[in-house]
Amino acid sequence: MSSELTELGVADIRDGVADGSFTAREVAEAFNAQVAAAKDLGAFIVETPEKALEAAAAVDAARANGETLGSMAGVPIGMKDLFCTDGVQTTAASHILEGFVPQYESTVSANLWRAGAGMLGKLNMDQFAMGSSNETSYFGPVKSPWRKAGSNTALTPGGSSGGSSSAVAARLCPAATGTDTGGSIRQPAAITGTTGIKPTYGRCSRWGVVAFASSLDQAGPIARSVRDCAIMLEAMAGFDPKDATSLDMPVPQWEAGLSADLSGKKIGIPREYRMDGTPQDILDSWERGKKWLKDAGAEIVDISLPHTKYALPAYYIIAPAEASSNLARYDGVRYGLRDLPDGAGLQDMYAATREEGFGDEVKRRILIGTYVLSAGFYDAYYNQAQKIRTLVARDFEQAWAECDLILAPTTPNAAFGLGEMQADPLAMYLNDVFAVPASLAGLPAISVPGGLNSDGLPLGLQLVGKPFDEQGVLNAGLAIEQRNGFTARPETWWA
Ligand SMILES: NC(=O)C[C@H](N)C(=O)O
Repeated sequence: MSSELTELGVADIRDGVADGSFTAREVAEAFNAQVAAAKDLGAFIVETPEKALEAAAAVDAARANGETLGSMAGVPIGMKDLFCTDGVQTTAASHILEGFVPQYESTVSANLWRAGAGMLGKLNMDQFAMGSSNETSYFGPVKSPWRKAGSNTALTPGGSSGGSSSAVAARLCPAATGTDTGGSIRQPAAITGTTGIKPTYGRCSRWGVVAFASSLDQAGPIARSVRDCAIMLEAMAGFDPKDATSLDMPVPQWEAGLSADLSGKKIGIPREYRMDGTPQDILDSWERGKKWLKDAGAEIVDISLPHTKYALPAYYIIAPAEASSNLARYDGVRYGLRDLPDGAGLQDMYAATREEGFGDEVKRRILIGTYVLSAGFYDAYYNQAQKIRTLVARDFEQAWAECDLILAPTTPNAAFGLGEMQADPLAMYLNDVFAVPASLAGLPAISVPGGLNSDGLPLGLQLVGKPFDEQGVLNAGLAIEQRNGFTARPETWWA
């Protein structure tokens, strides 16, 4: 029974616990065992089996008392290590926050515990969410459970939510939290054959989430189905007065609103996303996506998003600029690491702590961000990038006159080997070329499996929606999921 339980998704577990097919404790035990046996993947920084059992015991007791159960009752999840968790180390996969134990809970994680979810552990990620391969983590890279057919080479699970995507794809948890600043939920979901949604900016509170680029950071779920994402996002989202950019709007009932009938919907295909050098496999999967959406009743229309090619360069000015400001708080005084050389003054302590505490990619972004915000260069870089951001957002606004949703590949490539792109940061940044425009515009976007490439590796299809139209995005994702019938899974080699 226990190994069968780890095959179940969020909805299955919630329903099975509610109708007494199994107990929340049995589920937690089964997933705890999977996590403990999968150290080779490097998906978890900290395991918290006792937390999962504690939450399960509360759910089983509530059921025994005839109480109404929450929407995630009995579902054990993985928590990206960017979310502050009361009493449990939170590091953002950095050395500088090693040993930092928050005395408070992020709003999103608190919402999930209130809905009855339990925590299996804190998931590995790219350091401060900077990266697309999970190689910038201070705690070592995460491996994807997937491998190319006939090869033993370790592949990336994507990033920055790579612990989340790897753990969900490997059945170490039915679902996990992620965060997406410029693709960090969608890109890892795409290349691990999982489903991930970034909601409209402001849907999920950023309170208690370690900040990277505050005008872009959004939380969302990674799971193995659209329905599971709908359930979990519903639990995570909601107005929070503690986050000044939180949306003061009711959270729709996304699960109840699921429908794969797309009659009357127009799906835009942006011509600027046909970039030179995009592999044929990716283009083929995009074609399949169009066909599935058409079969579901939608009309396919060509659209133009003319400023697409400026989005990635603008992101790599805006995100580092915000990061350089946000990460100024790590000074050795208030959090985590402190490096105080003998006889050193305050400035020496700042320098030594930051030199030792931040990884190379984080330093690169702090340097870029500081440069583009400096007096002589602010107008030339930061201001220009902000103007481009407005133009990218306007492209989408104009597109909504012609379509309801936009379909594109999630990534320009499938999973690559660990180490393969590390020496070339620009090549690494290109992983998010299709994901970043929706981030700059604050739009909801989902990645759903789009089939396998010729190496047997998963590819993702992305749907971008109008502001607040998570329902439209989920429904189109469901239409693809139903027609795709994606059942491929990695062979277990790690346990
Ligand atoms: N954080 C993200 O959304 C991922 C993006 N690859 C970045 O490094 O900024």
